[in-house]
Amino acid sequence: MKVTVIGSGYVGLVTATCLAEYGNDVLCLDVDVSKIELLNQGGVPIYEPGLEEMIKRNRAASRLRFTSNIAESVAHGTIQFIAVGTPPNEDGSADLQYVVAAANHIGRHMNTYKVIVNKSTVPVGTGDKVRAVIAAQLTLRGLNASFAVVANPEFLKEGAAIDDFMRPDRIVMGCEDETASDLLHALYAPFVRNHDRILLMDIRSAEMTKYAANAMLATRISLMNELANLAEILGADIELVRKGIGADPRIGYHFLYAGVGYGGSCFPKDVQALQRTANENGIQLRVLAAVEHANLAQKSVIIHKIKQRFAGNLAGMHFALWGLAFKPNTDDMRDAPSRVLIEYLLAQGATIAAYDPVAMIEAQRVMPHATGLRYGEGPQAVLKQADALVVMTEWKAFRSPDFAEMKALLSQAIIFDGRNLYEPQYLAKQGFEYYPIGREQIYPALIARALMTEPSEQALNLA
Ligand SMILES: NC(=O)c1ccc[n+]([C@@H]2O[C@H](COP(=O)([O-])OP(=O)(O)OC[C@H]3O[C@@H](n4cnc5c(N)ncnc54)[C@H](O)[C@@H]3O)[C@@H](O)[C@H]2O)c1
Ligand SMILES: O=c1ccn([C@@H]2O[C@H](COP(=O)(O)OP(=O)(O)O[C@H]3O[C@H](CO)[C@@H](O)[C@H](O)[C@H]3O)[C@@H](O)[C@H]2O)c(=O)[nH]1
Repeated sequence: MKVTVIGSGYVGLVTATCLAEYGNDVLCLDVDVSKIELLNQGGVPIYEPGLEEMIKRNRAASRLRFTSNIAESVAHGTIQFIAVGTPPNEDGSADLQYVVAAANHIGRHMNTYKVIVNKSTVPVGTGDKVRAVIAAQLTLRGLNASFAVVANPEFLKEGAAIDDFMRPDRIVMGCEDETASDLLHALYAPFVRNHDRILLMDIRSAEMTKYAANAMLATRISLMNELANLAEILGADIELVRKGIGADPRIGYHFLYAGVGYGGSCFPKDVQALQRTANENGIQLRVLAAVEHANLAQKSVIIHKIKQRFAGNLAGMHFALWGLAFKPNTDDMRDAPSRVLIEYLLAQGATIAAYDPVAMIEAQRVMPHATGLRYGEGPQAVLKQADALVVMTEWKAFRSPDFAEMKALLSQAIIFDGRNLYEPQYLAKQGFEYYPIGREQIYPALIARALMTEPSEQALNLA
């Protein structure tokens, strides 16, 4: 099938490439000419595992092309996916200017039947807006070409985007046009074992489903974070509590990890946008307001631990930082909790040596003036002379480090762990002060006790 994808960001590139992988003839448009030039030279503007090889393969087979020519892109696909950004306005509502621009492009250039499929996350009613924009352009041109508008929100997660797209839990399809529905069922057939996974519904329900899903997931995280903070005070362990509640199939194990608050390009903005939609309609979403509030507070939880440990005086101190992006396996720095920490430490007069396996170039781009922040070549390299290590992202490579080497490199054996990567008692036995989230905090006194209870080598030999 001939498909156009408008927008070559995280969603657009993954959508276009995965559709090409199944033999479709895909043309990907972006108004950012530098992105298209890079893609046409074989580069990839984002880091997403597996994407580069897949783009290469499909470009080589001429199933995937990139352009900044709008007329060409509209002429190409009967199906036109819109996958442009919907960033937050100042008041938290979704900025629809890029979606409206894409609709205008289509309306200005289309001459035959088109199915306009909106993949961007958009407020309920945007389908009507897109339809009106295209219809107005056609009227201006005195043209009577027919078209359908479909809401097909995307649920992929960065870092696992290809797998999510190739094997979706469900495909939500808000579609009120039979021809469009038939075309999209055919397009998605290879991605779903059976059509039960395609949930056909009206456009408004589909648009709302996207926000409802992110709101539900963000709520789980904020609740777990608040429970973690309480567990820490009560002497309970949130990791055990997580397992205890996850065993209930009504709750489930996924998405129950306490940490430094949710970040990224979706949850923060979508939780806000849904509240704005509610407010505009005279309703308050009190639970979501609390979810957002709790998340903002959680982003400072490590800062409080650091302040407490060092009696608030951080000027002249030096910190090592593992993990910059908002989560592992991505270079996306949008709303990354690490940024809150970096800003705070630098403002206090501390310096930072940071390492992230893939996000350092992007971090430099989004924080060009962060004096006092430098980047290191590897996880161990940034530890040298640091007063403490702070872990902000749970990359696998951080899970089993050489603690003896770390101890030798750090000037103080102290770890603040925003992702609960290690076992507190094990760290105590390694001689580390350790401050995780919602678990036992290993203060200096506890290290002495842990070392005392550790059977000595001599005792083991005697046995
Ligand atoms: N990133 C995710 O994990 C994810 C997952 C699901 C849904 N979403 C939603 O999908 C949408 C896109 O998100 P993203 O992260 O891919 O955004 P992005 O910022 O990575 O990419 C958007 C791209 O669209 C381009 N663009 C803007 N206006 C255009 C136009 N008129 N014509 C052509 N190109 C245009 C931009 O130059 C940019 O390259 C958002 O609504 C987002 O909420 C994102
Ligand atoms: O148990 C958990 C799970 C996640 N997070 C944090 O939550 C944020 C979002 O993580 P994740 O959902 O894995 O990443 P995204 O790529 O932002 O994906 C979310 O946002 C996308 C854009 O809307 C949706 O398509 C996805 O379904 C939805 O999971 C990150 O900061 C994570 O560290 C936690 O703190 N605890």
